[in-house]
Amino acid sequence: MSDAWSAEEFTARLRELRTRYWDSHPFHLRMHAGTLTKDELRSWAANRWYYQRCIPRKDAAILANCPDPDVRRVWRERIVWHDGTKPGEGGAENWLRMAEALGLSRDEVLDERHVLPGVRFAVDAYVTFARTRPWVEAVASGLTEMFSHGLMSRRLADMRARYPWIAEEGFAYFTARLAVVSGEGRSTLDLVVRNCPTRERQEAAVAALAFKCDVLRAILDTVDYYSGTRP
Ligand SMILES: O=C(O)c1cc(C(=O)O)c2c(n1)C(=O)C(=O)c1cc(C(=O)O)[nH]c1-2
Repeated sequence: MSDAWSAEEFTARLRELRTRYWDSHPFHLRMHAGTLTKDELRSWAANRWYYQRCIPRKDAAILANCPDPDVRRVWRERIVWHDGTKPGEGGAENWLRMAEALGLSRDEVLDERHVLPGVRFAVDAYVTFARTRPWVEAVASGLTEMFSHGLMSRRLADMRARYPWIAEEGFAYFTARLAVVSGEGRSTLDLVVRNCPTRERQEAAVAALAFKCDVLRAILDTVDYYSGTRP
């Protein structure tokens, strides 16, 4: 007899991790309140650039480890979303435009001079996780997208209202991303539920999502700790 959780129970265990998500991080709360300085916003954008830059590599690792062409066909779209189909397009490009709207030069973002060691450590751990763990665990780690829609729409509204000096072009990344996560991770969740038929795999998926929440928090802990000192 299988001791696997039902799909409902499994889903509930994954959703329970919402409390560990970075939406409640003090740095995000200050961002919403409008109390971050320009330097703090610039440091956030320059450091998160490293996360944005590494996401397609994380997704490529999932493709490399996944033997199922149906999954790969869907998953590869994520890489295209971030990289675009030619230079000057895609999520990464929009992130750079946001950094410029915050007053950073493209060069200083691209050369990673502002990326803090703790941020690099956390993001690299996420990529390594995707390279070394079974593909379904790596997919499960991306289920933070179940939690990201509310945070991103709140961020967009609060940044427009509280930092009126940021030009509207700076928000293209978030307006585009909100459309992608409007389903709140439903299809990714279905994929994880379908591919975790045993309790062991289900528990590994829950652990993967917890790990990812910690990666995100570690990024913001580091940015928060050095607040105001760089760039
Ligand atoms: O702005 C945010 O709060 C936020 C959160 C997350 C997330 O929860 O992992 C992602 C993003 N943004 C994002 O823009 C993005 O492209 C993204 C990809 C992934 C992932 O794990 O594959 N998470 C996120």
